[in-house]
Amino acid sequence: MKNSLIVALDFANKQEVHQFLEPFGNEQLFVKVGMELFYQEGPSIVYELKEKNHQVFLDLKLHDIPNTVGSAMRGLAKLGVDLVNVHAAGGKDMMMAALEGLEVGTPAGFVRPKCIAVTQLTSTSEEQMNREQLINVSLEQSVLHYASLANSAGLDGVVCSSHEASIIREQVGADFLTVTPGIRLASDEVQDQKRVATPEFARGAGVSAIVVGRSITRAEDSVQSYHQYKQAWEGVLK
Ligand SMILES: O=C(O)c1cc(=O)[nH]c(=O)n1[C@@H]1O[C@H](COP(=O)(O)O)[C@@H](O)[C@H]1O
Repeated sequence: MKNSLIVALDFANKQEVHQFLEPFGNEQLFVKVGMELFYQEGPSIVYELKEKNHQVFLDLKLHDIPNTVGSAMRGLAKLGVDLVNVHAAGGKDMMMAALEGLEVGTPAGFVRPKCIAVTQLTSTSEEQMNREQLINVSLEQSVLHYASLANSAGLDGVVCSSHEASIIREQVGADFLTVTPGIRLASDEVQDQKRVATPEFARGAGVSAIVVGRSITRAEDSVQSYHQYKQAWEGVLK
């Protein structure tokens, strides 16, 4: 999990996923299945990816009453995914229920999927958070608060931007995972993201894993783009 580059498979269907993965051959990736793909293909896409030995982050961002989230997680634990997430805004009881659901649902002999909480989406700016959510603290304080709440609920870590990762490591703990989307090379389009950072910045901030989507999946040469990101993230000089 630590030091992973997670590729967001934000595709409309399996065929697009196959097309994307084909040029990677037997390379084992850490991939993210989000709402777009899961709502169309369901568990079968997860089984397929796991069969090919890819690690899977099932990013469904659960956010509902504790009972509903707990029951949903009980089912998701049976899919054999490595990582799942919830929205920290759902509250501590909801996060505890999520974790309990995962523990109960994980088949005997299998490892419970890790569970992380989305703090403030990387598409949210401080100004937007203040104005739209009526949260009148700094964005960093809000993210740190959610991270502490997630930690107190027993979760394994959070989704945040790379800009908040080092303070979370300092104040919540170095073992608490920070998974950061909003990753762009300096030459990339920012698109709908607000709190972006380069892979090098993420590495310097001690981020546990970065998530990269369109810059790789929509690149002309996705394999080349993947390796460019990986190299920047791992700090390996050619
Ligand atoms: O939970 C996530 O994965 C997530 C949280 C967040 O705050 N921001 C965020 O961008 N994501 C996901 O990370 C991916 C980022 O994709 P790109 O912006 O294309 O690199 C998308 O699949 C988002 O759904």
